[in-house]
Amino acid sequence: MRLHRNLCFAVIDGLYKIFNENEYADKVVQSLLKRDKRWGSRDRGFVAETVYEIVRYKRLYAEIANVKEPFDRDNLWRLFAVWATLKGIRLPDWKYFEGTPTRKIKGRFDELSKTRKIKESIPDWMDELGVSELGEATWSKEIEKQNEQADVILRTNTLKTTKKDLQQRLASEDIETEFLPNHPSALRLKERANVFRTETFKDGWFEVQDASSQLVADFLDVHSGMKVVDVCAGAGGKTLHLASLMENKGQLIAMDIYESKLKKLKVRARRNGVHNIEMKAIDSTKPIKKLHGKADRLLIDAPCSGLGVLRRNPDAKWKLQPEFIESIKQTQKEVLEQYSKMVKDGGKMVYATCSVLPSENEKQVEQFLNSEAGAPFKLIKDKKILAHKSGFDGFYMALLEKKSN
Ligand SMILES: C[S@@+](CC[C@H](N)C(=O)[O-])C[C@H]1O[C@@H](n2cnc3c(N)ncnc32)[C@H](O)[C@@H]1O
Repeated sequence: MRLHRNLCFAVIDGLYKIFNENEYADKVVQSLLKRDKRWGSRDRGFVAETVYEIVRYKRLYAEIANVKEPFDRDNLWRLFAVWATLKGIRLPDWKYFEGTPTRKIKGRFDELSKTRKIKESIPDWMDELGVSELGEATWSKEIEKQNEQADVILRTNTLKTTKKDLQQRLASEDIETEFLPNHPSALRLKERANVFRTETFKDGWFEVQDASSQLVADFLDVHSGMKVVDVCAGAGGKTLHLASLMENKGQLIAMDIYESKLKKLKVRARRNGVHNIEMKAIDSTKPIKKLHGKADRLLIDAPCSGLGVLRRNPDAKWKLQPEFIESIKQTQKEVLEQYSKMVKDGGKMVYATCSVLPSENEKQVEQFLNSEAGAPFKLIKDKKILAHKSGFDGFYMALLEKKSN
């Protein structure tokens, strides 16, 4: 592979913003990709993937390059040189690479790779937490998998098309896909591509949604005509799925504490041809109390550490703090206790997270069932998805039923 100067500069600029200005990697990459209209898909792929890879392996590369934060631009070029050397890419004779000790880099890599937290590039506290929650063997495999690039998975919008027709139409736009066993609406891209540019996307035939995430709406067992509340709806990935499972019939109430997120859902719902969603921002306890005892189904897609989706958000490794995880667990406890009151007798609810930590998942459910608010509920089933076992995002979902009086 030959390195192109303007693409490498884009990578360095992106890393500077992510590491030194605390910007989110996905936002930085999005804006980098708009920098030069002449870039083809390969150039764009190089910029995006290289930025993500260096963010992913920041700790390992920094130790090999012997540089410390905050990184100046020379430091970032040294990280880049480590990345390129380990990839077997020949370094051009640019001044940034002068004196790069190629052999030493490989030796340091072999040495440092013996220590998991450095090899997998995670903070000490995260490694300790992972081991204490999942045990050495499982954590080692999980965190290794979480460093791989995630596949692009689509969810067919069954309100508009079928999986087969979607596959054919995408093929006509040069995007080849395959079906995934046990994921009824999912298609996996055979090669990465910017699917958002396709006419198929603009017509609302699919959404991009990981295969594990697609199991959550199915888990809730919704039917046409029901009253369903999605109380942590965000921009509505799962709300849209629920709407298509309900065939646009019944009442679907999407709630979140951020109105800005619900506004995004509005745009997506229009594109998806969904018209049974009502959006309500949670600005007090009132909108929740009004729904006490009314919902046939409730989805609590709870805010969480996101430790199951590090493949998609590698910068979360550096942005997450242990104090945040502790406080989010308290929020999970509160949302379970408060929002579960919306479920009617005989109704069902799903509690889900994109975390692999038992303390955010099954332990949270156990604690809820032992609380006063949880007493009327029983656990029907739960599912723990680890990335290294499934090949998809780490997720947890529990289906609970409120006993009839
Ligand atoms: C995991 S995300 C939801 C993702 C979304 N369901 C989807 O499928 O795209 C969790 C959401 O919970 C929201 N949230 C955080 N605290 C909340 C609270 N106390 N009540 C309701 N929503 C909350 C966040 O704004 C965020 O959108």
